[in-house]
Amino acid sequence: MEDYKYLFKVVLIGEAGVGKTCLVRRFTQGLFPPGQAATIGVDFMIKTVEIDGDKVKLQIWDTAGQEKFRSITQSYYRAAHGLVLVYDVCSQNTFDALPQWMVDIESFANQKVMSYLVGNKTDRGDAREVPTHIGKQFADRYEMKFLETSAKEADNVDKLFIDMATILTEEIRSRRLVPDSQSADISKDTKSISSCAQCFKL
Ligand SMILES: Nc1nc2c(ncn2[C@@H]2O[C@H](COP(=O)(O)OP(=O)(O)OP(=O)(O)O)[C@@H](O)[C@H]2O)c(=O)[nH]1
Repeated sequence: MEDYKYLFKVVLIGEAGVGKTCLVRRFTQGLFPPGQAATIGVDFMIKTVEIDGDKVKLQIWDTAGQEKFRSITQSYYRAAHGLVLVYDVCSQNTFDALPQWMVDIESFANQKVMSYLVGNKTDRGDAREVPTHIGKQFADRYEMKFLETSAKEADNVDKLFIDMATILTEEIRSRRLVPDSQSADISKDTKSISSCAQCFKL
């Protein structure tokens, strides 16, 4: 028997070069890879964390930002419990592309997906092009959680993924209290993406 109580699928999306792979590697491996190459298609990594005494396994899917992979990567949105939309705070272009990413999320992701907007590369202070309050405004408009990070300096990276795991775990736990037929399913320990997906009516 695998040693975890819940498993959540988290998918990172956003323009090429914003730092999606570096965020995932910082969180799962505790390093900032020198000369990180562009992702081809989709990659995934796993990390188990403890949330209020329960082991929670995060299966983190890192998608390629390049346009040519878009149709492959979009097919991963549907089963995501959490989506992390990343832009580079030092690149206005990556921020200006966000509305198109929101159209894709609305088209391909589950309506109930929990989503985070993340402005990465805060360590490059002098090169910043997108002020924090502008990022936050965008996130508020779309009812997303918001965080600025630095994969390089390990700033807010653990917080991002732990917050997601915490919110998703609370979501499942609170639905256990719902006295209907679905709560019976949810009260069983969730051991796989498919059973977890049922909890979210995917
Ligand atoms: N200064 C700084 N550079 C970063 C940070 N995160 C990533 N980078 C750099 O940004 C570049 C792109 O990083 P990746 O993680 O490959 O970006 P990506 O979003 O996964 O790119 P695709 O795979 O093409 O979609 C690399 O040169 C990284 O070293 C950060 O927090 N700070």
